[in-house]
Amino acid sequence: MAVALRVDGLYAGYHGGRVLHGVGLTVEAGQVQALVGRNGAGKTTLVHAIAGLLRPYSGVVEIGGTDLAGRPAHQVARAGVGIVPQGRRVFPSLTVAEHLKLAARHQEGPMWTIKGVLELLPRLGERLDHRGDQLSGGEQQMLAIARALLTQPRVLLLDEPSEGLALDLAARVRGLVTGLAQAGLSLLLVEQRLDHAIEVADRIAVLDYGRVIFDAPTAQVRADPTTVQSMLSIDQPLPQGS
Ligand SMILES: Nc1ncnc2c1ncn2[C@@H]1O[C@H](COP(=O)(O)OP(=O)(O)OP(=O)(O)O)[C@@H](O)[C@H]1O
Repeated sequence: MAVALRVDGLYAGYHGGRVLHGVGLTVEAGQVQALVGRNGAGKTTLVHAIAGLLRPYSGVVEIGGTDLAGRPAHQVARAGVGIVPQGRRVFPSLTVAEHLKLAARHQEGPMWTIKGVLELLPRLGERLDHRGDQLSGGEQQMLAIARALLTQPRVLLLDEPSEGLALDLAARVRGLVTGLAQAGLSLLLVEQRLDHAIEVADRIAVLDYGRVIFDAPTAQVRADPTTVQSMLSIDQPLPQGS
């Protein structure tokens, strides 16, 4: 199977201190790779280091065979990496329409058009004139996803997209993730809840103290969720049916 994103031996952190200690991770084309881990394990740091928002100390971040480690964020984005950041980062004073136009402005021959993302996320179409600060959490999340799609990614990094959402909205986000993978997008999904990761991911990796300590097909985790649960060492809801 083709590899969309390959991270290898990645070291990164802040002010010379290390948070990531030689992380290796692969996202296969058209697959959902989930990343779970305790608070502070380094998940957001990894997402930022991949996206070029944080310059890694060393290691490989390969997209479609090209090593982009250390390149600035706009170059990584142009190479096909989209990011839905933790906390959504929607501009409070810009309308939905303005967000979408801004995201779409640099792309040529797009896979995703504004019309296309509005068909996927019709709720946004009803909110085009609403400002960021007038949107619900779920609508902001949809906008963050729409904005990322308009950068024409081949790999989409989603950092806890369900955080703070009601259960039904979180379920809708998971449905969206599954649909995007089926449409051929490759996704790295940082997810708080193991049961939700099991529902949507093809593989699940665990990051702990900046190291990948587990990485296996979801079927294996579904058959024995307690192994991963113990790595997270907090009470996680069991997936339904297990
Ligand atoms: N800008 C920063 N400057 C210095 N240290 C940081 C910065 N951002 C994160 N850290 C530290 O890096 C470590 C990893 O944080 P990170 O946000 O990557 O973890 P996380 O796994 O995403 O956690 P969470 O699940 O809480 O979002 C933590 O110790 C955190 O305090």
